[in-house]
Amino acid sequence: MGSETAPLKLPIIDFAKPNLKPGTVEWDLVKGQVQQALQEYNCFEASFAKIPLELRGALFGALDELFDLPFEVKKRNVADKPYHGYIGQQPSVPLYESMGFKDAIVMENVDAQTRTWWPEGNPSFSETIHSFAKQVSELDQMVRRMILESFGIEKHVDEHMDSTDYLFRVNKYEGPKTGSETKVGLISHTDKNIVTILYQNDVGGLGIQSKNGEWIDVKPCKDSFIVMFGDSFHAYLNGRLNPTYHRVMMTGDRARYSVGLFSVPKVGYKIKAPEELVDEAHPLLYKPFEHAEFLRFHYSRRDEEDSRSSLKVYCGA
Ligand SMILES: O=C(O)CCC(=O)C(=O)O
Ligand SMILES: [Fe+2]
Repeated sequence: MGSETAPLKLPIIDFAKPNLKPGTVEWDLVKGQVQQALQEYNCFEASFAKIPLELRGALFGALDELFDLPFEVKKRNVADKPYHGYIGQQPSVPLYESMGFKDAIVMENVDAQTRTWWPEGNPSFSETIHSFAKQVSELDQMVRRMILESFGIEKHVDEHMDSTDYLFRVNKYEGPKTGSETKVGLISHTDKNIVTILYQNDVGGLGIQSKNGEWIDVKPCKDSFIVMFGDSFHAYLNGRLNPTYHRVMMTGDRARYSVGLFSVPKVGYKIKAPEELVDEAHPLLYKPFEHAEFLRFHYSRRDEEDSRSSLKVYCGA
């Protein structure tokens, strides 16, 4: 008794402060917290109460509506890049089903995707998805700007922001209905993009691996957005920060819904660490690479390969 240590928790950083603008004291304070959290956990929770509760409620309603469509209809979500369209009915992750909205902060794109499922359109659905993605993209931009500032490379902010699009993905994990026995929802991996921001319903399951290998269970919280660091950002920063290794494990009867906003390097853009981050003490870790090609390579690998090794095998210098 008394020897148990409290379970690890992700740091929570408050982004809802008014006046959180570059150059202010508040900004620099949060920037320091972001840097520290990423160095220690490769991940953090952002409290971003700014997104109205009604919109969050509407989001989960919209997901119910979408996932309830027949498989034949959901499958119409096709994309030319791996991981951008419908994923489901996979033997290795039978509980998982997921769909994507390419370039989701542009309303016309969300509407066009919506019409593949509802040819006559579904304005309240598209409006909910677009509005949610757009508001979360503000958080993504703040985080990325803070990170570039922390490494003294703020002069690259515009080019960096202009080099990415936003993929919005919606996910459903069926409850395994196996009592207290846990089943895999999504296999452990690092995301291959820049930054991923996740939001989830009240059914837990997301786990983040800490630096010492311990899994941290992320407790769903209405105001919290989970900010994860991807392989492409790790390469861009020449290894200064590390990607978030994460997974989903499911128990119980209820379905888990989650959504992710992924900042993704644009097709044709070569990810290359800025000169300022390469020197004798920090030799270049990765040759310049194009994200879509890297994704193709990654998804061509066998399931048994460790997701974390793909970047190094693909373009390690
Ligand atoms: O559903 C989640 O919380 C995680 C989803 C995820 O890791 C992904 O889509 O890459
Ligand atoms: Fe992920």
